[in-house]
Amino acid sequence: MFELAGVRKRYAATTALDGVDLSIARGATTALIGPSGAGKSTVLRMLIGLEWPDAGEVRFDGEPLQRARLPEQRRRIGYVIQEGGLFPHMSAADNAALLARTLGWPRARIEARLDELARLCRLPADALRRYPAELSGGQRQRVGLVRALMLDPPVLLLDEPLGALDPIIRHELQAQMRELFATLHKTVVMVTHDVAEAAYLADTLVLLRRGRIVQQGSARALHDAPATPFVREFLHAQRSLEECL
Ligand SMILES: Nc1ncnc2c1ncn2[C@@H]1O[C@H](COP(=O)(O)OP(=O)(O)OP(=O)(O)O)[C@@H](O)[C@H]1O
Repeated sequence: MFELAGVRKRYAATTALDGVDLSIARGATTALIGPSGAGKSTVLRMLIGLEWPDAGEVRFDGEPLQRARLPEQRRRIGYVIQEGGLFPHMSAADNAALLARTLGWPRARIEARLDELARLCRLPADALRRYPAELSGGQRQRVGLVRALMLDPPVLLLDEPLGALDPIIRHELQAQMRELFATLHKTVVMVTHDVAEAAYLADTLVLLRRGRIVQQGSARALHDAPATPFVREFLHAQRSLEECL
C-alpha cells in the first residue's frame, strides 16, 4: 500500500531519515518502533504528505504522493494523533463530521455514520455532543478514531494513539483496536513506544534507529533472530513488574 524508496529528510543539522526503504503491506497492521528521535513520526507524516522527502520517493497505492493530488489521496487515509488531535471549540460530533460536511454529505447520512461508528468504537452516544475538554482521554481517543474512520478510508495512520492513557484504559483500547483492525481489514500503520503493544496489535514491526531501519519483521522474528545486538537490547529495555519484586 505504501512504498518508501531511498527516503532522506533533514531538519537543519538533524538527519531525521537517512535512506529509508520500506514496503508496507495492504490490509496488514504495521508498527513503527524505536527510540525517541529515531524518525518514526517523520515516516508516518510522510505517508500522508505532511512532510516531503529531500531525496527519494513515497508511493501510495501504486502512485507517487503528489502535492497536486494530495486532497484526493488524503481522503483515502485516516490519521489519528495522540489525544485525538481534536479542535477544542467544536463538539466531538462536529469534529468527526468536519470532512464529510465539507464534502457535502447530507445531514441524515452524517448522523447515521456517526451512530454506526460510535457503536463500533464503543463511544457513549452522549459523548458525541460534548466538547473535547469534557471527555476523558480514552473518549477523546475514540472520537479521534471515529473522525478518522468517517469516510471509511482503506488506510489508518495512528501516531502514538494510546500514549496518554492510563494502563487499564490502554489495555482495554488495545483489545478493542485489535478487534476493530481485524473486522475492518484496513491497512494500519502505527507509531508506538510500547514494544508489547506493537507485538499485540501489529503483523509487522519496523524498528528504526537514527533515521534508518534496523530490522523489519514479525515480533517473533525480531525476538528470535535479532539482526543486531541493538534489536535485542531495544526489545528487552522495558522492565517487567516481576523483575522489580
Ligand atoms: N519539524 C521539525 N523541525 C526540526 N527537527 C525535527 C522536526 N521534526 C522532527 N525533527 C527531528 O527529527 C528527528 C526525528 O523525529 P521524529 O519525530 O520522527 O522521531 P520519533 O522517532 O517519532 O521520536 P519520538 O519517539 O520522540 O516521538 C528528531 O531528531 C527530531 O528532533
